[in-house]
Order: sequence, then structure tokens, then C-alpha cells
Amino acid sequence: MTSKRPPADPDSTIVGVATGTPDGGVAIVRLSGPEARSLVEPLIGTLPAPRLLARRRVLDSSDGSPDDALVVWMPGPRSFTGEDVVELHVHAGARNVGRIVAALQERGARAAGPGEFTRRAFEHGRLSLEQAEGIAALIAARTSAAIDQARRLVAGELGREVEALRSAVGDLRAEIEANLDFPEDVTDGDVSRWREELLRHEATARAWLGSFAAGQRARERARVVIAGPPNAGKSALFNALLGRSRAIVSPTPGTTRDYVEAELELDGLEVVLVDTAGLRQATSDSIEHEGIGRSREQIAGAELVVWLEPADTATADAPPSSGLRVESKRDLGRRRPDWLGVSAQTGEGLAALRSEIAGLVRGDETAPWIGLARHRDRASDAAAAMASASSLLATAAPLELVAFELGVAERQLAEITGRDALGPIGEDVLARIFSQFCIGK
Ligand SMILES: Nc1nc2c(c(=O)[nH]1)N(C=O)[C@@H](CNc1ccc(C(=O)N[C@@H](CCC(=O)O)C(=O)O)cc1)CN2
Ligand SMILES: Nc1nc2c(ncn2[C@@H]2O[C@H](COP(=O)(O)OP(=O)(O)OP(=O)(O)O)[C@@H](O)[C@H]2O)c(=O)[nH]1
Ligand SMILES: [Mg+2]
Repeated sequence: MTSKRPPADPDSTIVGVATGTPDGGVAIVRLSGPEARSLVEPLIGTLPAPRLLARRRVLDSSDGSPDDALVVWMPGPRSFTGEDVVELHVHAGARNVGRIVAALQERGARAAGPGEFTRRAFEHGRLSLEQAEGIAALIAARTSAAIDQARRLVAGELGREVEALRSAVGDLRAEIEANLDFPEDVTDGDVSRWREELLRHEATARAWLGSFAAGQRARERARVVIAGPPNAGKSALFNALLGRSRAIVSPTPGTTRDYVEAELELDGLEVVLVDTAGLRQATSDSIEHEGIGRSREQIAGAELVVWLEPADTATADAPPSSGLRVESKRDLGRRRPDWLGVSAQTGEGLAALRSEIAGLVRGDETAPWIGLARHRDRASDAAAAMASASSLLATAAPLELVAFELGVAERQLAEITGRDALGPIGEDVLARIFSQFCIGK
């Protein structure tokens, strides 16, 4: 559980501000370190009983008025950081909070750096590295799927799987090492059993890699581009999906000139929906011509193209080979019976279109919790080391070399969680991870 690395700055008490809602309300001034209690008591009087919220006046300077606060005292090691922690829930506002923080700094608290509270939690073995990264991912999450993915990381799901694989690889290495002094006793049966086991372990790591792309998709909003000939009803459909009149709709072909985008949630999946200028070959209008160029760029950069053609006209342009084909204005007829049909006018087919889009964008991946590049790189290096170990076994190479490769795989896996990493995690790795956080986290 505990990290071997000593805390970077064990005697200091840090102060940081965790803001509540973006526009203020309540802010939390957090202190963590051995002086947390003695620094704060001169401002608020005696601390409440551990882990119980109590109301206190916070006097921040001898001549000013106190703020009205709720205070929590969490003595270490039963706290988020594992150190003594005090939280002051005070009225938000940069000036108000700033005065309280300044009073604590005057008494000797040091301003926390980005992610320093979380880093201390890691250093005291309260969190593993991938859980800390999960907290950063959770804060940065912009889609519902990304939130679930990040929460699973924070809950330690990936960590548990990685630890299980690491210990299995370690057991195999130990078994192989036990044969180092008597290689002549190793039977063909031993070797094939080891190879089978290794293939299984490698496949486990490669399966995590497979879900990386799904994790990536969960973190980014996909661009869903509505395209098709002029007057197909693209802007009307765009508005209907959004539920508000964002784009101009008119019977004049060529109404939409520039593309229009808006954020939209479809079945828990956030996408950017893009309305484009209708595509047609011949136009003498240079603005429309420019707009059509932009439509083509949007189509090229799309995760999904919704190709729209109206039920009251024959196919105009060749629809793109990929994408979702949709017939619009179904209230006027039905010309392409095998296409999904919608009517912006009556609302027919909109629910089906929403779930069709969400399904195509989401893909069929489950378990997308390994979406971070660092995890992918370590898992990929571990898989590569296991693959080398396998081929060494296959060519009857010295068992020392096989054991060495397995050790490499273990070390790569251990770096994901940062626990028992057979050596300290590099400061560069830690600095990169914790600098993603804001101050106060
Ligand atoms: N006010 C406040 N809200 C917060 C946090 C915080 O630090 N302060 N958190 C910070 O990110 C998150 C909650 N995470 C936390 C994780 C562990 C502990 C903690 O005190 N753990 C102790 C005690 C456990 C217990 O009593 O149940 C422990 O693990 O020993 C606190 C918060 C989100 N909300
Ligand atoms: N009956 C019917 N008319 C529709 C429907 N959707 C759009 N229209 C009409 O079709 C015309 C064109 O609609 P738009 O949404 O502006 O078409 P567009 O594809 O955005 O056209 P451009 O921007 O010119 O490429 C308008 O007169 C709309 O009122 C529909 O579902 N049913
Ligand atoms: Mg339009």
C-alpha cells in the first residue's frame, strides 16, 4: 500500500483553495500538513471534533470583521492526504478568500502548487498513481462517458487488474528463476506451459490496449456533420435535433453559407453537431462556393456524416460511401425506403435518428477505462517484453534472458499504479501528472 518514496516536503503545511461552483457560492480553503491545526486555531478558535462539520467565525486580521464559515478537522492519517487536514468552507469571491489565505500564509502556511494535495495523497499511499490521474481526468471530463471512465479509474478498477497481472507475471518469473541453476531439469512440458501462460498474460495487456481508442473517444466530443444537397432540410433537422432554432431555415437553396455548430447530448453522449452549406457542383456565387469548400472540410474531419436527401427529389449528388443515409421531409413522401426517414416538420424518426447516431459514435467497445496515453504506453511496453520472453522461450535461449524480460514487463506494469514499482517513479513522470491539476486539488 505505502509508497517507498518519502514526501517531498514533509514538514510544510500547504494551503490551497478549492472553488465550488464556477461563479462562486462557497469556496473551500484547505490546509494539509503538521501545522494545519496550530495555523488555523488562532483564526477560528478551537477546532470541532474530527470529521464533523461545525460553524465558526474566521477572523483573518486584527482590524477586520470575521467571515462566517463551516469547518472540518480531519486529523491524519484518516484524511484525503493522510496528513492533518483542516477545511474552511467560506464565502467565495477572490477578495474574501484571498484575505483568509493571506492570514494563513502570514502565519507560515505555504501556498500549494498544482495538484499538491493529491500528490501528498499519493506519497502517503492513500491513492495510487492511476487513481490520481483518474481524478484529473474526472475534473477535465466533458462527456458523460468520460466521467464514468474517470470514476472507474479513481475507484481503482484498472489498478486492481494491473496488479493482478503484475503479480501473475512475477509468479511466473519466480518459477523460471527457480530453474536457473538446473536448466537441464527443465522439460519440454515446463516450457510449453510457461509459453501458454505468457501468451495469456500478453493477451490481457493487449486487450487493455484495444480499449484505449474507446477511452479516447469517450473523452472527446465527436463531430457529427449533417451534409447533403441544398434545400434537403439540413438546417431544419439541425434545429429539430437541438430543440431550438439555431440555424436559418428557408426555401431558398443555398441558405446556409458557413457551417454552424452546437453541442448536443444524445443518449448520454455529448457530440458537436454541425450544419453545413448544401453541396452542389455549379454555383456562380463565390460566397456559396467558399461555403461548400468548408462543408467538404467538415465532412473530412467528421466522426460521423449524416447524409441527408429529401423525399421529394431524386438523388442529386453521390452520397458518401461511409456515414448514415437519412431521407428528410418524410411527411412529403418516401422515395428511399431502405434509408432512415425523418421529418423535421412532424418530428417523425427523430428519436430513432438520435439513438442511431449515438450508437455509431459510441461504437461497441465496453470497459473503456484505459484511455490515458501513459497507461497505453506502459501496457504496450509490458506486452512487448512478454512477447520477447515468449520468443526467447521458443528458441531455447538461456532462462536468465527470459526472466529478465519478465522483470521488464513487471516494472512497466508497476509504473501504471506507481506502487511497489521496484524503484522510484521518476520525478519527471510525477511532475507531469500532478501539474495537470489546478491549485487546491
Ligand atoms: N470537502 C471536500 N470534498 C471532497 C474532497 C475533499 O478533500 N474535501 N475530496 C478530495 O478529493 C473528494 C472526496 N475524497 C476523499 C477521499 C478520502 C477522504 C478521507 O478523509 N479519507 C480518510 C477517511 C475515510 C473515512 O473516514 O471514511 C481515509 O481514507 O482514511 C476524504 C475525501 C471529493 N469531495
Ligand atoms: N415538409 C417539410 N419541409 C421541410 C422539412 N425540413 C425542411 N423543410 C423545408 O425545406 C426548406 C429547406 O430547409 P433547410 O433546412 O433550410 O434546408 P438546408 O438543407 O439547410 O438548405 P441549404 O442551407 O440551402 O443547404 C425549408 O423551406 C424548410 O421549411 C420537413 O421535414 N418537411
Ligand atoms: Mg441550411
